[in-house]
Amino acid sequence: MRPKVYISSKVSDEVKAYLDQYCECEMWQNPERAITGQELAEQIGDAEGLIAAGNAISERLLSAAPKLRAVSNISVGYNHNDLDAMKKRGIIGTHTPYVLDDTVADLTLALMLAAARRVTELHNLVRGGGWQRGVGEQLFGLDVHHAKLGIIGMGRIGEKIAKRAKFGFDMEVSYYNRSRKPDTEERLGVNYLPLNDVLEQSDFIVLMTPLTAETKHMIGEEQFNRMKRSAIFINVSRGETVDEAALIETLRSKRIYAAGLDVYEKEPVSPDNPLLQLDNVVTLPHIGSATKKTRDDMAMLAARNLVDALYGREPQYVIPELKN
Ligand SMILES: NC(=O)C1=CN([C@@H]2O[C@H](COP(=O)(O)OP(=O)(O)OC[C@H]3O[C@@H](n4cnc5c(N)ncnc54)[C@H](O)[C@@H]3O)[C@@H](O)[C@H]2O)C=CC1
Ligand SMILES: O=C(O)C(=O)CO
Repeated sequence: MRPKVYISSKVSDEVKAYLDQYCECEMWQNPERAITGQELAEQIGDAEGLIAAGNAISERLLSAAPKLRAVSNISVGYNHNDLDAMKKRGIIGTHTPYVLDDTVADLTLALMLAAARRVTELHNLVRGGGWQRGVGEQLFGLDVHHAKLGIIGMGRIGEKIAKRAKFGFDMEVSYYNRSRKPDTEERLGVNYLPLNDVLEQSDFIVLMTPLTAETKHMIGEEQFNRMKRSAIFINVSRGETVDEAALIETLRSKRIYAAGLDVYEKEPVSPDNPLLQLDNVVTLPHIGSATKKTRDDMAMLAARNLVDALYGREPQYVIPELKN
């Protein structure tokens, strides 16, 4: 009998057709909104496999899915997976690295450019008729080209950002990482610096680590106070890597120049979040990997990972902490 699979968000016809060859599939059908944790727990039933689109894989969900053998995340990040609970039940967990790197790096550059050149602020000014009053020096921005970029977390995506910055914008790129990367330093001409030096010396600081116990609130008041007053802070990693209250205060008091954000401590961001009231912030709704092609590629990779797991083959991208 073919294994039952639950797909928690709508995937392309091609991905669905691939899964249908090997599995009995049921898919969340409402394209208007994401499935809630409660709904997923109610619907997962006796599925042996789950294609998960950012859903919390919690003890509660797993206890509602007694037959579950494999969880395949359509994401590279897996901080929303309770790895201990998965290990305890012997559940195979997979993710989707590499296929999204260029897309996420492009978006990071978009945030750097938008924050430095005040793109959304000026867009709103034009739309609001403010151009009639002229565009004075107080609305001029900062240069991206030839500036100093510091990347915290020089992994797959960090490298792609470094490459764009170095070769596209003539930036001087430094990085801080858990371990040094001599190959990357040589290949891309980037310099390793201790974290405090990255914070103190960079014009742009990009945070690109995964969310772990170690990186939670890695950037807070102390770290913001080390940054230049002209610094631009970009977060495309996970919201909880930053102490958001400290970030709000830093931006409110203009302790740094601006921020560009794709991720937040609580998503979706509430309309009351003070970040949405500040001119020196560019906000995006966690869309780092969200082009049609990249999301389709991620879903296809997740589908292949799941089928391999359910048919007893080693999936290409098992979550490192769950590898035997
Ligand atoms: N906004 C979005 O849509 C997206 C966000 N992401 C986030 O970006 C993260 C990074 O993705 P990849 O580059 O593929 O991961 P990766 O694992 O290739 O790179 C992460 C780097 O951070 C370093 N790192 C880990 N802990 C650290 C610490 N405590 N201090 C310093 N460095 C540390 C690692 O050594 C590694 O070099 C994902 O885990 C995810 O949370 C990824 C894709 C899209
Ligand atoms: O892949 C991830 O980790 C994301 O955040 C969305 O692409």
